Amino acid sequence: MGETAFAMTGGRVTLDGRPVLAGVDLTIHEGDVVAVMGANGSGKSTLVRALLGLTPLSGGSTLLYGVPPARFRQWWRIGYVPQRLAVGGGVPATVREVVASGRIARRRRLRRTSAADREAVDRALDAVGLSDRTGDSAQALSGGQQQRVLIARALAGEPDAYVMDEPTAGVDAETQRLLADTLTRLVADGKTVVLVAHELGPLEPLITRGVVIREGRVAHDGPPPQPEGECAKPGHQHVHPHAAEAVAGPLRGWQGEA
Ligand SMILES: Nc1ncnc2c1ncn2[C@@H]1O[C@H](COP(=O)(O)OP(=O)(O)OP(=O)(O)O)[C@@H](O)[C@H]1O
Repeated sequence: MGETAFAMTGGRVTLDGRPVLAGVDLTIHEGDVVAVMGANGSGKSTLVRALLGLTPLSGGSTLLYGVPPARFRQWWRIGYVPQRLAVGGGVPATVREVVASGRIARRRRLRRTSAADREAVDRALDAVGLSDRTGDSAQALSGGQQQRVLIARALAGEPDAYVMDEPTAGVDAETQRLLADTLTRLVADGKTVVLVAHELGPLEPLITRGVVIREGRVAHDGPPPQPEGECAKPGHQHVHPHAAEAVAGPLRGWQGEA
């Protein structure tokens, strides 16, 4: 077993006076490929954000490569893919600029962009199939294309660990396969992957561990739950629950429900 990438002990998060994480113990070792699953609102996004110190804990602790977030300096080791692209303040950043921002944590202070930076950005753009859109405004892209930009930004940083919040939500089958291919290469290189997912789709064969969150607690930590019912059928189209009513029936087994 390798170095410990992330370790949360008794993690609690309270948002708007409501307990969202209610005492989570979760250790992620290097090389783990973990899917975090659970119903809408169970606390998955909050968990991954708190795991990285992006959302402060109201109790317990979290360590990044053995160091508390406030003292952690090796941010280049972590590639975080948030749920949505937020290019602040309406600044019309191009696809290339957003992806290149993934190199910032790797750069030494005030050093100019190096050939290695440019090559890493080129490789990342190529990996997600956006090499022909580099000059376009990221905001003008579709939701699925923006998701590719976020993944490319993480790839560009060449981190040790990828933490992805629903990378497959609302993206088409081709993008899901592309992500699966990319992750296959990263996993073969020994990278650590933690991803939030309602449905694993083509990522399923890569996942070695499933963590199911229910009401802010870990309800299952072990082999990934197997898809059931409709979700197990080839070509099943999952309607992302953000867009519609809460998922029912076939997804039950994925959500840690009794
Ligand atoms: N900034 C916030 N302020 C107040 N409450 C919040 C905030 N962010 C999340 N919550 C609440 O915390 C709970 C857990 O949210 P979270 O986004 O972690 O769930 P999730 O499991 O990722 O859900 P989904 O599957 O819908 O993405 C929800 O009830 C949500 O309303």
